Amino acid sequence: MVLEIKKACKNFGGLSAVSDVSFHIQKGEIFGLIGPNGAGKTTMFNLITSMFPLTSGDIVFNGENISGRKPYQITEKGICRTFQNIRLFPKMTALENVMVGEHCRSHSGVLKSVFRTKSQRAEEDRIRKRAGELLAFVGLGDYGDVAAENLAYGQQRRLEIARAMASSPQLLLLDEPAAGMNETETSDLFQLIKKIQKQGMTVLLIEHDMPLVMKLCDRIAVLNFGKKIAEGTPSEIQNNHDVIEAYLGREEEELHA
Ligand SMILES: Nc1ncnc2c1ncn2[C@@H]1O[C@H](COP(=O)(O)OP(=O)(O)OP(=O)(O)O)[C@@H](O)[C@H]1O
Repeated sequence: MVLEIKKACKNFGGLSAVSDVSFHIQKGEIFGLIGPNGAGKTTMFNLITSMFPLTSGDIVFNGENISGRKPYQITEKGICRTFQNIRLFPKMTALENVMVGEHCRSHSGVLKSVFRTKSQRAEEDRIRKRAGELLAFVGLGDYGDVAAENLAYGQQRRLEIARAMASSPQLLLLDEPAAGMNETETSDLFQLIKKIQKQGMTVLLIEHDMPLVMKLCDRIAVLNFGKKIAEGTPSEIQNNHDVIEAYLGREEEELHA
């Protein structure tokens, strides 16, 4: 078991954004977290990455309780994420953006950086090489020297994934990776996430694109008003009465697209 969410609760003042949510993710799974707007999905990501403290409950990663750790410690343990809105460094090149993502695996201290020791140069070369490999992996091998802001939208989203992968996480959290993508970009994204899974990484994703979720995920949990209302395989979820109710009047047709 890679990740176990145990009775997670998060209150913002009087609002219960996540309420008594439990689920677990097996190694190598693509796990989808879905639900209508405001259901608590992003809050769940923020709890897993310790951007917010839990009100109560526990989060266990590889058998270790990681509740209450600092966000950088969560990254070091092997969990990395992308964000709903693109958060690249726009003026930096694609390669540099990925290199930044590797910093937490870097061993160079300040003194070594100032004097540019041999070991520091070797480490920089290693980071640059791996960043290049990651760009190629996400299909941006020819774009290393291009400023992030000059990449097409779908390319920027893939660059974000490359940057999140740069710290070699075991668990990759993707927050609405297909948001704003056209059909071709979404289909490329599907292939990319499958390729990531083949590499042995576990993926947890929030996504509103139902056809993509149903095609891509091994299992899905559904949140509504902060509570988990269902969990299962895509076909179980599509036929779950509570899920259909939750989506009624919004995206019911999409659920069966
Ligand atoms: N920092 C915060 N302070 C106060 N309330 C918050 C905060 N973050 C989220 N919320 C509230 O918690 C609830 C859940 O929000 P959250 O963003 O987790 O939902 P979501 O499922 O990700 O929605 P969407 O699909 O629209 O992104 C919402 O009512 C939201 O307004």
